[in-house]
Amino acid sequence: MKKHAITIAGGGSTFTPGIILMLLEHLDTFPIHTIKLYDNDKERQDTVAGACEILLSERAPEITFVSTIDPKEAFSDIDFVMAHIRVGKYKMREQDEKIPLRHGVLGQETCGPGGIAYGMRSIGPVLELVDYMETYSPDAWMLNYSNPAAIVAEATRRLRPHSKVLNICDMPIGIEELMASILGLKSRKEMIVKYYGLNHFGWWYDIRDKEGNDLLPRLREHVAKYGYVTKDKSKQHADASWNDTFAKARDVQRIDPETLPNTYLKYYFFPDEVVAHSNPAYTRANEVMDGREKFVFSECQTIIDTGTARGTALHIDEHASYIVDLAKAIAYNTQERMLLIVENNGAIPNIDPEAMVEIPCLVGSTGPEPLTVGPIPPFQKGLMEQQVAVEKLVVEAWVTKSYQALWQAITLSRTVPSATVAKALLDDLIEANKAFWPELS
Ligand SMILES: NC(=O)c1ccc[n+]([C@@H]2O[C@H](COP(=O)([O-])OP(=O)(O)OC[C@H]3O[C@@H](n4cnc5c(N)ncnc54)[C@H](O)[C@@H]3O)[C@@H](O)[C@H]2O)c1
Ligand SMILES: O=P(O)(O)OC[C@H]1O[C@H](O[C@H]2[C@H](O)[C@@H](O)[C@@H](O)O[C@@H]2CO)[C@H](O)[C@@H](O)[C@@H]1O
Ligand SMILES: [Mn+2]
Repeated sequence: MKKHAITIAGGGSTFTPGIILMLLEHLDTFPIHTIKLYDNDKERQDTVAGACEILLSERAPEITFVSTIDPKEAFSDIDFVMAHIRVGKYKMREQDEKIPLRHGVLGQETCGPGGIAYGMRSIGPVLELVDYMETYSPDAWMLNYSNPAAIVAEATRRLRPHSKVLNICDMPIGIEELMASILGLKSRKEMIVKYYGLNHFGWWYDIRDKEGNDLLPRLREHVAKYGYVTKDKSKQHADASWNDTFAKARDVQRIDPETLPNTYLKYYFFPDEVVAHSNPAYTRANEVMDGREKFVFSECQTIIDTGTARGTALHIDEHASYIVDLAKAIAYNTQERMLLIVENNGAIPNIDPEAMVEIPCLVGSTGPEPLTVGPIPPFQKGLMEQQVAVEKLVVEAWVTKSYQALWQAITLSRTVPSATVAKALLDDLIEANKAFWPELS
């Protein structure tokens, strides 16, 4: 079996140690000879890399490990780039969440004005990663899960249409794990799902076991009572705010009881409630900085200080194994069925063929082959078309440096009550994002 070389872009990410541990767990089916970490923040990456180097030397000394901020070294002689950069880091996520709240609008990492601001920051640097990969390893594939994935995917569709970039999100996977637990199944992989939507904005409309038995009625019944909250405490998220989101799916599902919703639809259907329950002085970014970031960086520092990763509390991120499934699908032509963010191209015939939709695809060595969904109902069609326009306007604004297009994008978001609020918000976002956005006129 061919061994692979991988670059993790955004090496200093809080997710890097969990993903490396996950890669080690899957070496028998996806062998690796080299792991490189690449980041543009040396100090941040050094802490994660220092710990990962010790961990690898103890658990898989045969793997060559490289940590670098030099694009040539990072992107040469590799097969896959796993990209999870956060442009502006948590400090800017905090702004994305707090600035809208000052205007009475919800503050969220990927939804609404916060997601739009983050999108404007992410487009350029993600394209830069694509260009590095194509310059130094033209045969490599990029598996991108840098957010906001919807806007990033539209940018790669429009600006790098021939590049080998696959955009993917773990949210449906996380929810499917909860569904499997609700159904008493061992794994989400026992289910065959039909789903359509945009990233963080979609619906399951058919879920069956391998024998073809319909599992949707039981799931609908559960979600109508409890959302995606399951009895199995081990499946609950460590952070209460996530469990609130899983519970809120109960109310989201009431709007279209035939389907099962992606949890983030709550931001579009109940924005007033989300604002009412938000603390403008302490948002999710603060929770993550005080929680996951502190935990990961202090564990990494302990490994560096003690010189060993034995007994570390860093844990494998098994739910990230979808990334290995995707890499294997490309490397070994497995034809695995996966949800990816791809150009619609007629899969949903009654919406824009150039929309980036999240739908099931068969993935093989030439990339994804999207499966036909068919026409979708008016409710979803209306919602998706509006949101697609938002995402396309953001990319248009970035390309043409257009204030007008970005004002339109924010005005069009279902999360924003008026063009007046959108404009005031935009002006504050421009000020906060000076170091990252193109200058708009
Ligand atoms: N699509 C999904 O389902 C999914 C799931 C989880 C996380 N994510 C995304 O993964 C990313 C990482 O999340 P995190 O919470 O670990 O963030 P993080 O801030 O801990 O890590 C991101 C890293 O990216 C680096 N970075 C920023 N700009 C860069 C650039 N231009 N070039 C190279 N490196 C750069 C930062 O220095 C940082 O070390 C985010 O975009 C997050 O939204 C996506
Ligand atoms: O607020 P964060 O940084 O914890 O999470 C934001 C990300 O949330 C999604 O990933 C979730 C996943 O859906 C959930 O099931 C659980 O396991 O945690 C994951 C992350 O902590 C989402 O898909 C990402 O795009 C977001 O960045
Ligand atoms: Mn996601």
